Amino acid sequence: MSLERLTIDHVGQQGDGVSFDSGHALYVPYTLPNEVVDVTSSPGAQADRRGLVNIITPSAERIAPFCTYFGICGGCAIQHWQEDFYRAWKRQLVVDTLKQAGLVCEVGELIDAHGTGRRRATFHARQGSGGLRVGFAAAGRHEIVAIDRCPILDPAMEAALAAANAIAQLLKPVGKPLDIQVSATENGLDIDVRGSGPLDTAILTKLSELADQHCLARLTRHGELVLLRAPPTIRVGRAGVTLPPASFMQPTQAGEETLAALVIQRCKGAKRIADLFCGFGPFALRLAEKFRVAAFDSDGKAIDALNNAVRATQGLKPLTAVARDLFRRPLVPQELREFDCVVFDPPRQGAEAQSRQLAASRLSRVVAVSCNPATFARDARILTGGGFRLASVSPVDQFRHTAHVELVADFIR
Ligand SMILES: C[S@@+](CC[C@H](N)C(=O)[O-])C[C@H]1O[C@@H](n2cnc3c(N)ncnc32)[C@H](O)[C@@H]1O
Repeated sequence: MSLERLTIDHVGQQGDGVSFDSGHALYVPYTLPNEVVDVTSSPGAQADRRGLVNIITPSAERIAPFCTYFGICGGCAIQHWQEDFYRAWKRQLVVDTLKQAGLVCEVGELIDAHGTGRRRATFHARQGSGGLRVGFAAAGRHEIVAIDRCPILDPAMEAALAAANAIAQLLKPVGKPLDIQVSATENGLDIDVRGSGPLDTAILTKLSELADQHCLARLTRHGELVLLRAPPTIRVGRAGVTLPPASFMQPTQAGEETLAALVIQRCKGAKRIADLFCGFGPFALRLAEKFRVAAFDSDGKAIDALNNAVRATQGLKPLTAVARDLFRRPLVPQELREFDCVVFDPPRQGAEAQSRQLAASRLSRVVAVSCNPATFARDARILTGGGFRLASVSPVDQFRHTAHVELVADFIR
């Protein structure tokens, strides 16, 4: 193994240390600014990636990671950096992305939204020469790291790994790689199993027995019901929502509450709000405690769950929820005339087509939520090109220990 000695310049957008010693950027995971490290290149890895072998001069900002799987499991990129430095880096990711896009706006302090931890995780189950492995994808490799605990999960997820392991063991004879998505709800764990292909009645009966033994609220396979013991419900403001299987859910409860509170603050004074990319309604249901709301999302099951929650909740202002593909059929200026404020929270791709319609409308206020600063910046430029001013940006850290950062922003004209 031939070693290279590098000095790390800064931590990059994906959480890896970046060195320019060779005249171009080389990325070394788990390193910090000013560290001198010995690295190696592994066959098959990307040409600009290096593996950390030895830290020759450690940074004074370095701390011991709290998880024994850190560095092996690919779930966390940063546990080895003192919190203040980590927080400053994460906020700067947003500042730099906006600056590169030519957007001028004060960026607020990073708001921590880890709360009690992740209430949803997808475990992967794979069979290999070493037997069955259930866990997360390995850092930088196409392998699964079997884990027996994950400290970033919410305590309500404590039984998740045992249930995922039992499901993987039971489905071992099927011989397929599985993705097992587990969500914590008020009535127990909700699990959706993907990848097994069609199952015969005998296995489905065993799966159903297993769900009962593990006291799951619900077990589905590709969204189809295997066993329902209790409705998998979560509280959203005043409402209770029964989760649609495998629909989007903000990964922490604190994240959902923080994003919703920042959205509601920015909607102050509005009368009729459109919530675009609403999911099962974490913003719409809370907004409807004060405002009239029309909500749209392409996920029909999420819209059904939202409509059911509206019917079962007393005292909300009128809230309509409609399934609609906003990439293909964004709300056009004529439809947008009904609203005095639009909230949008698209998937990672952003909402380019919808942003063009917002820019062409006569709206004076738009509130954007984003999990991807790069696509946010693209959409923000469309809005500012249409005469909006980017008034404020609040970065939110829901995915602590990773390079993912979210934000809430408002646009005014
Ligand atoms: C980041 S999630 C936000 C959901 C919700 N605001 C929340 O906080 O839970 C993005 C949402 O966009 C929806 N979505 C994805 N593609 C879409 C499309 N083409 N048209 C409309 N909605 C879409 C997804 O179903 C998902 O609910």
